[in-house]
Amino acid sequence: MNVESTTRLVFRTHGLAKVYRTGDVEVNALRGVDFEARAGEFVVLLGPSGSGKSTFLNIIGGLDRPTTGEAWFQDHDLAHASDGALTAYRRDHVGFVFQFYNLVPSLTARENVRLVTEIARNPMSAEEALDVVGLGDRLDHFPAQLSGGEQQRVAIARAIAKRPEVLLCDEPTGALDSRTGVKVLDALMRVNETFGATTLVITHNAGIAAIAHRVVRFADGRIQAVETNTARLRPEEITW
Ligand SMILES: Nc1ncnc2c1ncn2[C@@H]1O[C@H](COP(=O)(O)OP(=O)(O)OP(=O)(O)O)[C@@H](O)[C@H]1O
Repeated sequence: MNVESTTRLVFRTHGLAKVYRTGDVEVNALRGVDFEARAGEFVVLLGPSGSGKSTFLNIIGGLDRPTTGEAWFQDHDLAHASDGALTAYRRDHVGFVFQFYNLVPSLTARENVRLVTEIARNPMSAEEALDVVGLGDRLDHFPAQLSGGEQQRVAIARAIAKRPEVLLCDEPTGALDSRTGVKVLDALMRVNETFGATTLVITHNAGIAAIAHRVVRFADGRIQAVETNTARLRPEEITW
């Protein structure tokens, strides 16, 4: 997909700063982040440990608030929203994928996804969501009967089943070997291409940057560089 600069803005942050205070200690996790993402973009966020990537993702995902600065999802002001408004924002618009899958062990893949489809406003079926991530033949397996990569793909199916406009992924392949990780990245790319969900992926693996439309490098609480990939690679073509 070619994401034109005329495409609608989904995220916009300006001067985003976050200070964590623990006792007398202050940590400047973000020091003024200006960022934009457009509908359908696939963005990879790179940067050393502690550079602020997760803090940034948590703020634009409505899990945390900035200390100062602006954070917008479309016309939702995330920096000043009430707790209730942030909860509604997350429920209605955001799919999250984390390093650890957080599946319910006593439920099958299908039932884990149904936890979301039963409360969402316009969900796809659990079967469709699992099919998109290549698990149409594992519907009735329990998490313990699935590999790590398959469990992560169930987590992705659960995240996309409500048709979120944005998919925010924090180290989705962090616990996986590269062969398994490729399948997870394939699933994320397929979701991005099929549903047009704006997708942000935090990773420590610089090789993964090659599958993105755009690569954003964090350093010391700031965006240090932004690069656009003119030619993107498929996950099968990268190494890490
Ligand atoms: N809840 C918190 N309380 C205090 N300090 C925090 C908290 N969350 C993050 N920090 C600090 O803020 C800084 C940025 O952390 P953040 O998790 O955003 O970095 P990161 O780039 O995602 O790192 P990693 O790649 O290791 O996950 C770090 O110095 C971290 O210790």
